[in-house]
Amino acid sequence: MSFTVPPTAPARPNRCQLFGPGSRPELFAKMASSEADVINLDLEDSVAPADKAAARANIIKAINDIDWGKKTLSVRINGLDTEFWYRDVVDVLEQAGERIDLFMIPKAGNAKDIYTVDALASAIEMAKGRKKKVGFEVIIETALGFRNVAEIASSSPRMQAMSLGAADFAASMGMQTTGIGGTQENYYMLPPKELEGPRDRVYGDPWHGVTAAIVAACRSAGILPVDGPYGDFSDDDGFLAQARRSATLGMVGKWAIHPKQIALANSVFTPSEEQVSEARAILAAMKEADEKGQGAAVYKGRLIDLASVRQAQVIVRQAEMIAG
Ligand SMILES: CC(C)(COP(=O)(O)OP(=O)(O)OC[C@H]1O[C@@H](n2cnc3c(N)ncnc32)[C@H](O)[C@@H]1OP(=O)(O)O)[C@@H](O)C(=O)NCCC(=O)NCCSC(=O)C[C@H](O)C(=O)O
Ligand SMILES: [Mg+2]
Repeated sequence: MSFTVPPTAPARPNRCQLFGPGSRPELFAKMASSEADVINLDLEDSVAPADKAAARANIIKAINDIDWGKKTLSVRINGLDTEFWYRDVVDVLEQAGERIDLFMIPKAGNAKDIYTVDALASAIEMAKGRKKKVGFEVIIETALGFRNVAEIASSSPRMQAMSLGAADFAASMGMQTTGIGGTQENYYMLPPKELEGPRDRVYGDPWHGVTAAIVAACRSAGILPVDGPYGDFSDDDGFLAQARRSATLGMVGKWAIHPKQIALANSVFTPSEEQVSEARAILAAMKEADEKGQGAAVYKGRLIDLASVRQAQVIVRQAEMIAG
């Protein structure tokens, strides 16, 4: 290990973040009674410019009136390049009660963006005597954000989570895609032409690079890495494949843009009974090895050692945290 020990991430479930436009208040109670761990009430791209003020008012009322239970409650503000964002922060922090947990800052480009929102939020909290400091989560969805992902992750003590926004990311990177996330038709490899047999396409993951960058930035800053939206909510298998790739790379959850995606996300980001019992068996085997003075052991025909203990602990800790 390095002498620099990264902080630990917030110990709260973040398997699914359910989004709903602030301009559709009829959805809010349904969102509150859903199985999502995090609720994102949106003021940004799902709300038309003419509806921003009404959406703000809807969200403030909903924060104050609805029983959100144990959910993490987040409001996505508008981008810092718009005329809307400051009023999102001012109105919500001046008029909504302490139930709000997070602001989601979209299109984060660098640490200065987060600092700016931090300064405004801090002033309002002081002026209003708010006891609870609002936390922040951000979306990496621009080329600039990708370049500065590490400084953004550790930009403020308010930071709790970071998501990949595949749609805006693709646009900002100039990618030839139109769908939101998932497999892309033209991102494939072929077997070498020298090999015999059919040259079936093997699809790659165009989100792999930025996903790994987000996970590394988050894990070293002690915040939660989250996969963003999968737009085709009629494609459960595509959602599951994308979510499983993100979970394999270290992300803790995924957005749902439709309620039918909640159970899918929860199923992927809750360690299965098989995964947990395998992890516990590895821990038991290593304990036995340790008692014999051995640093490594053989488990089901393969090597396990202290790194295997750390891997197994990740799964057991996740399962215990989710079980509460
Ligand atoms: C996608 C939707 C517009 C679909 O809405 P709708 O046509 O009403 O869906 P259904 O008729 O299939 O709804 C079935 C029932 O589910 C309820 N419902 C629908 N949506 C939600 C929701 N978000 N939360 C809770 N409940 C919901 C309906 O009321 C129906 O209920 P019932 O009649 O009782 O059976 C809509 O789902 C929607 O607006 N989704 C969220 C869109 C959003 O917030 N987008 C922003 C996030 S993605 C993004 O911003 C991209 C990102 O930044 C990037 O760059 O990648
Ligand atoms: Mg976006």
